[in-house]
Amino acid sequence: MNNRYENFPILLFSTVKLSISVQEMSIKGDERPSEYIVKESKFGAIESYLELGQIPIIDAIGHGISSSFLDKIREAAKQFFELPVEEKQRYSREIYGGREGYGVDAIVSEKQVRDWSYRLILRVFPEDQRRLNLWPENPNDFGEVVHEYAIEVKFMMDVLFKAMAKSLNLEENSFSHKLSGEQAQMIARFNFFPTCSRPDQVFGVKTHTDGTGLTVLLQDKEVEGLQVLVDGKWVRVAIVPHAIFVNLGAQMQIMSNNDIFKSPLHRVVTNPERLRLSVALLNVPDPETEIGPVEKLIDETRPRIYKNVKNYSSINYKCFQRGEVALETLKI
Ligand SMILES: O=C(O)CCC(=O)C(=O)O
Ligand SMILES: [Fe+2]
Repeated sequence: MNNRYENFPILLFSTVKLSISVQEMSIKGDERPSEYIVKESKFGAIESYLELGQIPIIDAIGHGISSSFLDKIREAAKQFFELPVEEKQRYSREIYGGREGYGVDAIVSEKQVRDWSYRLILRVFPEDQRRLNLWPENPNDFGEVVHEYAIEVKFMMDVLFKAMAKSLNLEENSFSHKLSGEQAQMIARFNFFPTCSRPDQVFGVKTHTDGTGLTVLLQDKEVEGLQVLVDGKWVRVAIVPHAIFVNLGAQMQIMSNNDIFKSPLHRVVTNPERLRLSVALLNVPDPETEIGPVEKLIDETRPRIYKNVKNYSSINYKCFQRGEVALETLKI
């Protein structure tokens, strides 16, 4: 990897049909629930500045995961979301509390516009922190597939952390020792987007930056939806078969002292005809670890931009739900 990617924060790493018939959520005629409707957006209207952009592709190492295995992950996710509602409710976030489990996002702010999506959120690492009562038993290989995939993704992330450090002439563990320690978390977020008859008014995921170090995203193979803000314009991320998207999270931006590795604002639009599915694996540093700009990236010409912070991902989540950008709150 080298610095020519610096202005384009999503990287295409290298391998990725869904015909899901389940549809619990639908917008019909005037029954549109108002809490989903985007009334104003400082980030630009839903249909603003749509352009098709090119995503930088890193093919030097490839992700090394077979496309048949990637299909298996999508298939496991699809099978789970296709289960009857009552069965999915067994894993409901509302029953067990906290952020993990199945459901729509909790309302945490009066300003919150709801996302047109269902999520299944599971902590995969550290392994002894798994809440296995929330892990689907159907399909019966779900847990095994997720476990295996998470190991591959962790390996990939560690390669990336090192390569990114080296590309800045830093010691190779400069990012990983903070972002990827033993207590670092890997969160699996399965996103399921039902069809929506008003894609002009409703987002699948509203504008946000990921509160992670890195996010590894397995996209739907057929249905587009992800958009990234590049130089003030929303760019559609086209589907590239067999590829995995790597999204730089805000904690990487903090560590790189802002101007090197930027965490992109991105959003997911809804689709009136087709269901969509994505699987994001999130690298979340240990909440007890203080994250801040790497000392060697601070000097007279590049003063420190961010304060040090612990448990940034929870700050990021609250700001996301209020429609705010959490990184702004850390600026010196
Ligand atoms: O569905 C996608 O393509 C992206 C989802 C996303 O941005 C997220 O889960 O943070
Ligand atoms: Fe995201």
